[in-house]
Amino acid sequence: CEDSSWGSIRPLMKLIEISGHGIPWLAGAAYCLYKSDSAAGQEVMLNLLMALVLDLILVGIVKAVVRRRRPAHNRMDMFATFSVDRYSFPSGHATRAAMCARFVLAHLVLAAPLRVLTLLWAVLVGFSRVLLGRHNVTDVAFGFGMGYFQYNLVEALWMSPAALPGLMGQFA
Ligand SMILES: CC(C)=CCC/C(C)=C/COP(=O)(O)O
Repeated sequence: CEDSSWGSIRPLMKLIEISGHGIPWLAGAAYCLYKSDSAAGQEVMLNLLMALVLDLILVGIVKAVVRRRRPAHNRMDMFATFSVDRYSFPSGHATRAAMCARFVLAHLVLAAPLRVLTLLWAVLVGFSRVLLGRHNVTDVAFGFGMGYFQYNLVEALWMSPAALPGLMGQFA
């Protein structure tokens, strides 16, 4: 919180929280899908959208089953949450950060510094969850592991270009 010895970094931690929130990721992927004029780009963005939705569903299921309360010192001042987000296990930000970092590293051609920044961002998202008081360390550690394996699932369920014309026709 603001009164603690590290309180001055709370605004920065909240900025990192927003960078890992589902809404900017869903909106960004949908926008890139809409704007992309190559079949390859559309394929990647469509699969990223599917991955983000899959992540919300899986995290929602685990949260609803485990029902671990958030730390008592957490202030529930997050924007746009689902009802299961009153529970803390696993951290949805951590699953998304791990899954999206793997997705970005595997599917976007990035220079080495940007690849390092992607990994650093994912780690910072994890740190911010604990520093903001949103989660216990175990919520974040499990979230990272779950997000890592969710990416394997995304690869296994990858939607091929053959499925695209029909789907894209819905938006045209
Ligand atoms: C409203 C949408 C699209 C997503 C909710 C994202 C959210 C607020 C997840 C909770 O994350 P933590 O479990 O890390 O607190």
